[in-house]
Amino acid sequence: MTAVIDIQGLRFAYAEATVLEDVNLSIQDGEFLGLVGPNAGGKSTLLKLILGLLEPQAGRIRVLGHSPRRARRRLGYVPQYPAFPRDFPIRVEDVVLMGRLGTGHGLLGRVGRYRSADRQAVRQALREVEAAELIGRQIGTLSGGQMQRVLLARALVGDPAILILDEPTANIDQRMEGEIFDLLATLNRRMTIIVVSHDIAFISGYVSRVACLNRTLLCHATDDIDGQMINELYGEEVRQISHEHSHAHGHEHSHGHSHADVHGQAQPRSPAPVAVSRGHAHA
Ligand SMILES: Nc1ncnc2c1ncn2[C@@H]1O[C@H](COP(=O)(O)OP(=O)(O)OP(=O)(O)O)[C@@H](O)[C@H]1O
Repeated sequence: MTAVIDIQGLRFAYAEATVLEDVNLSIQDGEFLGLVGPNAGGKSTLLKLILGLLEPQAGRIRVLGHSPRRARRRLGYVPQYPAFPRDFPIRVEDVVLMGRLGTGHGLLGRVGRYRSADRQAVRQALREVEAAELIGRQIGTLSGGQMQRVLLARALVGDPAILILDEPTANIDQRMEGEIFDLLATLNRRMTIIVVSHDIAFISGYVSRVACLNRTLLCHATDDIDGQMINELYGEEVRQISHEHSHAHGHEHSHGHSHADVHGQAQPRSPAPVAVSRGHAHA
C-alpha cells in the first residue's frame, strides 16, 4: 500500500497556543481512518492542515505526493459546520454545485454558467448519497440528516481520491448515523476516508484504524481500545454510559454497544488498532 497522506514532525499553534506538536501519521491508500479525541484536542485543526487551509509552523505534510495546497482539488471535505447559514436562500443543487469549484472537473462554461456536465455530476452525487429527490429543495427545509447527505454529495461531486469528514453525524440521530456510515463504508471501496468522531465504539464497527489525538499527545500504538487507553485520552471528561444503537435497516454493523464520546465511555465492543504515534509517546 502507498501512503496517500504522510505527516512528519508536525507542529501547529494558533498565535501563542500550541495545538499540535510532533505529530507523525501515515495514512495508506484505501484506509478508513477514524480520528478521535477530546474537545479541543486538535482534530479539526489537523484536518485543516491536511487540506492546506492552515500552514504548520514545523514539520511536513504530503498529500498524494504533493503539498496540501496542490493536492486540495483531489480532496473532498465535509466541514464540521457548513460555512453558510441554514436560512440562506439556496437550493440543494446549488450547494452541491459548489463542490465542482476548483476541482478541475468541468466547471463553469465560457459564459460563467455551470455546464451540463456539472449538473449531471450533481445528480450523480445526490443519487450516490440517496438524496436525489432533494435536488430542488431550499436548504433551510432540510433535516439535519438530509443536510449531511447534501454536504457529502458536495464533497463527492469533484470525484475526490480522499474524503475528509469532520464529525459528520454530530447533530443527527443514531439511525441516520448508521445510514451515513453505511454510505461511507460503500464509498471506502473506491476512496480513502478520514472521519473525525467523538464516538470510538461506534466508529470501530466501520473504520480500519483509529487514531487518537489529544492536543500534543497522540495515543500510543495498541491492538485494542481498552478502558485504560480511553481514560488516558479523555481523562476526567469521561463517565460511564451505555445505550443501544438501533439501525432501522439492520446492516451488518448494527449492534448494541457502549459508547465512548465526550459525554461518556465504556468498554467498546470492537477492538480497533491505534496506529498513530507521537514522536516520544509510549511506543
Ligand atoms: N481559528 C482559531 N483561532 C484560535 N484558536 C483556535 C482556532 N481554531 C481552533 N482553535 C483552538 O485550537 C484548539 C483545537 O481546536 P480544534 O477545533 O482543532 O479541536 P477539536 O479536537 O476539533 O475539538 P472539538 O472536538 O471540540 O471539535 C482549541 O483550543 C481551539 O479553541
